[in-house]
Amino acid sequence: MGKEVKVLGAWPSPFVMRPRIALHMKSVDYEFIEETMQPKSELLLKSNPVHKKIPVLLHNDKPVCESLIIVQYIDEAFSSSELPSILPSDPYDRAIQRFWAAYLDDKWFPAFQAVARAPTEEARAAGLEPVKEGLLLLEDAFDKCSKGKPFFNGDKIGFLDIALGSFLGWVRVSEKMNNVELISEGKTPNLHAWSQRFCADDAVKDYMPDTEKLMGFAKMLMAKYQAAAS
Ligand SMILES: N[C@@H](CCC(=O)N[C@@H](CS)C(=O)NCC(=O)O)C(=O)O
Repeated sequence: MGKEVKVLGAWPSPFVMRPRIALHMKSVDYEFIEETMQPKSELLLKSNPVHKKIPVLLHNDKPVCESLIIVQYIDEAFSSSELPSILPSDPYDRAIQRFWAAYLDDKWFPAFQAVARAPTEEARAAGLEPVKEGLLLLEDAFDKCSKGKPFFNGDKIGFLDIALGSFLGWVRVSEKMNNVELISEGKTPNLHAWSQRFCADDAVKDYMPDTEKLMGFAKMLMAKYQAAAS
């Protein structure tokens, strides 16, 4: 019999890391189905007909789509007093973490992605400015959310830690490719220390992609963008 929880995804996707970390936190055993994307599988098209994107969580064959919604679903569907909570219990703290997670996906990551599509070095440097500004906002948000504790969520990683942390592999690739420091001890000391704690966390370390491997994938992607633009 198949596993009751499945994740349809692909290793380089930051969005796919999110449900995997959440399931690890909840000690849920699941099957990972690697989506090839070219062409998109029948299972993906059937499970996420609206966006046709990964990740998709299948719980007893019922699909849940959109990574942040999946993480919240996992928190609710696998909740017990022995398991860690992914979202804080305080409604205000919950709202603030959701606010910043929405900012990340709606504003910050699209700006970050645009850098890879910029045609010249100058355009890439200009494109990195809003990315850096966003990280300064998040540096401040860390101060307020963490209340002196190691993670945005306090003593343990939670919703906003997962939302931002899932991008760290790609941040490292961008730092190398563009020869810049995005999260650094000098400019964003809170985020710098937090990122090291996050990557070393038991629920995270197996899913954080290797920088060199991700860099190879990124180069292939950029070559595709360039070919499409010319
Ligand atoms: N908002 C979505 C974004 C997911 C997403 O962009 N997934 C990418 C892979 S990293 C994808 O499936 N892209 C395929 C496509 O755009 O056709 C989420 O949070 O789940």
